[in-house]
Amino acid sequence: MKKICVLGVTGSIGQQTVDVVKHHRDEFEIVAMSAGRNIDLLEQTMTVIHAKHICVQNEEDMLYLQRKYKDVHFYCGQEGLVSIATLSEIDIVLNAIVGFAGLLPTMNAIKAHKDIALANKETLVVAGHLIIPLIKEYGVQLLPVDSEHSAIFQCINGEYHGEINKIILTASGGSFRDKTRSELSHVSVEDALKHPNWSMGAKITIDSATLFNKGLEVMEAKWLFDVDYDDIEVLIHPESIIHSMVEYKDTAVIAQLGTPDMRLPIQYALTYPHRFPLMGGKRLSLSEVGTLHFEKPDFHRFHALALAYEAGRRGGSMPCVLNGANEQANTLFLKKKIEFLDIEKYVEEAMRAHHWIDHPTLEQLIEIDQWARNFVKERVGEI
Ligand SMILES: NC(=O)C1=CN([C@@H]2O[C@H](COP(=O)(O)OP(=O)(O)OC[C@H]3O[C@@H](n4cnc5c(N)ncnc54)[C@H](OP(=O)(O)O)[C@@H]3O)[C@@H](O)[C@H]2O)C=CC1
Ligand SMILES: CC(=O)[C@@H](O)[C@H](O)COP(=O)(O)O
Ligand SMILES: [Mn+2]
Repeated sequence: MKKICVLGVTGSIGQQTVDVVKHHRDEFEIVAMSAGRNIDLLEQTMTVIHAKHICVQNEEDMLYLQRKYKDVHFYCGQEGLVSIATLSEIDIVLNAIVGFAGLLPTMNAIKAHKDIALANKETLVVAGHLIIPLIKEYGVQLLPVDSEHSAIFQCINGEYHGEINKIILTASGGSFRDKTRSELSHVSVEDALKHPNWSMGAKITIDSATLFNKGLEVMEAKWLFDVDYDDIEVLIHPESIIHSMVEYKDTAVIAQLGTPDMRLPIQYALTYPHRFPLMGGKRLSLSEVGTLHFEKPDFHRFHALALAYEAGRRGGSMPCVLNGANEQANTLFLKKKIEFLDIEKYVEEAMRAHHWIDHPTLEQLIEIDQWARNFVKERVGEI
């Protein structure tokens, strides 16, 4: 029996993890889980998952739950996340928190010898230089949940070697794939939230529309698979059937295909190196799909992707600035305080204003993340 801690259980990935676990109760048990502020959904989840340890974001929610459920241990805040991610009975932490908030529990879980199933790509973007050495030092497994990275992991069969020529990350192009740059000026939040192929949380859906998601994924791939930025290519593939590909030195290309369903990469991260049936999973029929399309991304049209390559190549503190500024600008767009194209504008301005440092510590990353958020808020007149 694999004992799991699910961070972000009330989110899109978190709920799909619950679905996977529900169908394999002989194999998996969620003994700890966290929610942010969605206490209604947490309480609904508690009716099917009887976790003994639960963390929420706010103290008052924790006190409310403590009064109501006497047989559960409740925790709150970042400290609480660290506590449940490091419990002695946990084997693996599935981190499905969105954003920078996922970093601290991941680091502490590794130091507590837990395997990590990582959906929270922001962890690797901002702190890959700290996380990867920690994974090696503590001898734990880092299993990708992000669909493209799971695809690559499946293509290379979990083995990391020097025979890869390049990684090809596929990108749907997001909600506005067919719009020109000038048409992007006044697009609505509602339209941005309509992803063509995936049903996901709001932040990543907006990131997918700007292509910051793909930019974050380029950095995530660099750390996970130890490849140079020159050897990571992004390919627009509107159907999201090929989840990514690996090209080898001898020109062979290996791809992983499937109908878009995040429960597969979630389940594979939990069952690796084995494969279990995916309950309700729709099998791919290429004859039904008919045609697949591919095109090179236009780096002018998708300026966010150019910024992400730039931040990744610069390294050090720059990815943290890009990520923090993007998280803040993404939130402000969702609140209708800024326009869609302002997201990349403020991210770029933050990158230009930042005093770069090499190899930032965790404490420096926390400061830089805060600086980038405040920079964007000030520019928008929010502070
Ligand atoms: N959704 C998808 O299909 C995919 C997602 N990912 C990545 O997985 C991660 C999660 O994405 P997704 O599930 O879509 O996101 P959601 O917004 O749907 O869920 C996020 C989860 O994190 C919790 N949360 C948010 N902020 C905090 C915080 N400050 N402290 C503690 N908990 C917090 C939320 O709690 P609450 O809602 O209760 O407030 C919720 O449980 C992201 O990094 C995303 O990039 C990667 C590939 C695909
Ligand atoms: C499902 C998943 O992994 C998302 O990150 C997805 O990749 C978003 O799609 P695009 O960023 O390609 O639009
Ligand atoms: Mn992805």
